[in-house]
Amino acid sequence: MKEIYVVGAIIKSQSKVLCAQRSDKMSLPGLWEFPGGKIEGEETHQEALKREINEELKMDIRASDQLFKKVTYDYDFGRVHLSAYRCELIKGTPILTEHQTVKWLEIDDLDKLSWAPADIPIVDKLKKEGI
Ligand SMILES: Nc1nc2c([nH]c(=O)n2[C@H]2C[C@H](O)[C@@H](COP(=O)(O)OP(=O)(O)OP(=O)(O)O)O2)c(=O)[nH]1
Repeated sequence: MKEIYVVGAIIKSQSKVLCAQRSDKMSLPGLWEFPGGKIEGEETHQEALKREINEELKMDIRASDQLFKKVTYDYDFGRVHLSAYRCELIKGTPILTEHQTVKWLEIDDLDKLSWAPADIPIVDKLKKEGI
């Protein structure tokens, strides 16, 4: 099975979290995720988060050094190892380059979205612990 290493950014602003909907051109079309993507080369998780959020949403963030949660999920296209980190917004408002939509949601509203399966344990932990 193909092993795919991915980072996801839990970007907080005020009491809300940024949620992103995958587009029809991506794998898992229409499902919601924490923005981020595949780790490249030797970069750290924090470097990968900063790069991906800059590329995808043109925003500047700082990722925590502390892992929030790691989830491994077997999709038909491979095994995704998703590491999620809390991130602080430094600058910018999201400019969509890949996603279909983004939304800032309160934790209590996260359940209203259809999340990618790998994200569900992360959403559950956020609901329990807050952001
Ligand atoms: N960025 C991100 N990806 C996630 C999350 N949950 C989840 O299952 N994934 C999956 C979707 C993708 O298969 C992979 C992330 O890869 P990516 O976003 O860089 O790549 P992609 O699928 O757009 O690229 P491609 O392989 O379709 O060309 O991890 C999540 O919360 N954030």
